[in-house]
Amino acid sequence: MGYIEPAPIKDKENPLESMMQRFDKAVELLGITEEMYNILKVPRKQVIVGLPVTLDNGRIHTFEGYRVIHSTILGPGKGGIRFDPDVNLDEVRALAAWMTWKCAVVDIPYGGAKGGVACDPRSMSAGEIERLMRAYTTAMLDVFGPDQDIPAPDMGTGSREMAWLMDEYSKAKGMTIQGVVTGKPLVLGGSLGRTEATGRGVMVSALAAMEKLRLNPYKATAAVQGFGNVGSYAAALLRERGVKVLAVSDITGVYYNENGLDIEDALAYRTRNNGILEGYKEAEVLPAEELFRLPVDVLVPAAKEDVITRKNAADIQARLIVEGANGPTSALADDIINDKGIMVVPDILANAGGVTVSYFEWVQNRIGYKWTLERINRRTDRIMKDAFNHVYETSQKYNVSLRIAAYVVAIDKVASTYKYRGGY
Ligand SMILES: NC(=O)C1=CN([C@@H]2O[C@H](COP(=O)(O)OP(=O)(O)OC[C@H]3O[C@@H](n4cnc5c(N)ncnc54)[C@H](OP(=O)(O)O)[C@@H]3O)[C@@H](O)[C@H]2O)C=CC1
Ligand SMILES: O=C(O)CCC(=O)C(=O)O
Repeated sequence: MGYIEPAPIKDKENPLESMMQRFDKAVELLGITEEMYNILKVPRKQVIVGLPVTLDNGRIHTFEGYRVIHSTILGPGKGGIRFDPDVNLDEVRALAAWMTWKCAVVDIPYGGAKGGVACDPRSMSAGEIERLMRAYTTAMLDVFGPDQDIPAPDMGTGSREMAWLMDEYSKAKGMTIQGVVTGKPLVLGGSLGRTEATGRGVMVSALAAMEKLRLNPYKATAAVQGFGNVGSYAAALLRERGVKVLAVSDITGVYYNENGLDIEDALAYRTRNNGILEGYKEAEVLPAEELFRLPVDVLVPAAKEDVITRKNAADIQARLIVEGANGPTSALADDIINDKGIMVVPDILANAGGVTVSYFEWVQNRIGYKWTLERINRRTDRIMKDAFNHVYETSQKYNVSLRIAAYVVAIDKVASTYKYRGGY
């Protein structure tokens, strides 16, 4: 459509470019005006902070932290905080925009935001991580707020870090404010079901897609990349629904068993073994690049961005990819995957179970009441199924992939909200 120059084809793929390429396609289908295009493209706020933190050896290291609020038109900014060495502003911008589209796809009243700190939590002590999280929270006191911007866990962070954030924020404001953050421990106002919510949503959308492909879960096989929060629950819940999980992976390698892995056993091993699968004896260890070549029906990338690229997309044998991670497929791989007839349930749909239960957590904090796990799971499953069906019907209507259809659903909702509200 030409409002921006198309991103040049490069070997090194970038999540922000990937997001924009899909965004451009959806915008063209919807016939969005140039003014609206620019409103939706540019993040509302981008904050970069220096975070001096005293390390255990007494030295002070200054980390760089980010928070990007892409949009607040549908409600407060919402999105996780990532601790990872690769965090940078472009990545956080892409992740924040994906949050806007994701919340719109599942129809929850939030805008999109994301935060991150470039650090390696694997090599930091708990005390160093706590000091870093508290410094980050202090730097973001004017950004965060239960009606402004509500963080949550992402890669490298979990309920422990969210507890520190809530504590630091509450102390600064002089009162306990549970609704400033989600993904908290239960005792601090966390919600039942949040820990497993993203993996559960992956399972629900995988089963919905398998039904469309006439793939019987009890005869299907899967491989999962990443055995952290999203990957481990996705693997366990798929297994529970009959899918044989042949491989899972973490940073230490791919663990493969042609007869299917016992996921509970692998999880117990990981817990005993400092959080990693290294040394797990019930599986053969394969090199990392083998994961996407395995002869399985379903692939679940649940680690990080740009792991399926135009360099390895042609080797994929699966019929279905369900994106637990944000941005695991680069835009340059889309055509290869579509030409092979592989169905992809895109990130902004497949991994939306996490933010959905975060929304339930925030609602419970505001009304001061706790819902049962049964109610939370039932509501999450219904939201995920409705969102899948809406995106599927949109893909049929426009004759596009589920990914482009998900962007169409999201952008249409956000753009029409702008039109009704009138003020920009
Ligand atoms: N947590 C959530 O609720 C949500 C997360 N997501 C997305 O899901 C993805 C994973 O997040 P989450 O599970 O929370 O993160 P975690 O930090 O809990 O887990 C990440 C997992 O990925 C593994 N990993 C990292 N790099 C690689 C690699 N190069 N190859 C193979 N495995 C790798 C890690 O291995 P190791 O443990 O060895 O480091 C770990 O098992 C991210 O894209 C995140 O944005 C999306 C929606 C919600
Ligand atoms: O739970 C949330 O609020 C956001 C989770 C997240 O960061 C994501 O969906 O990518």
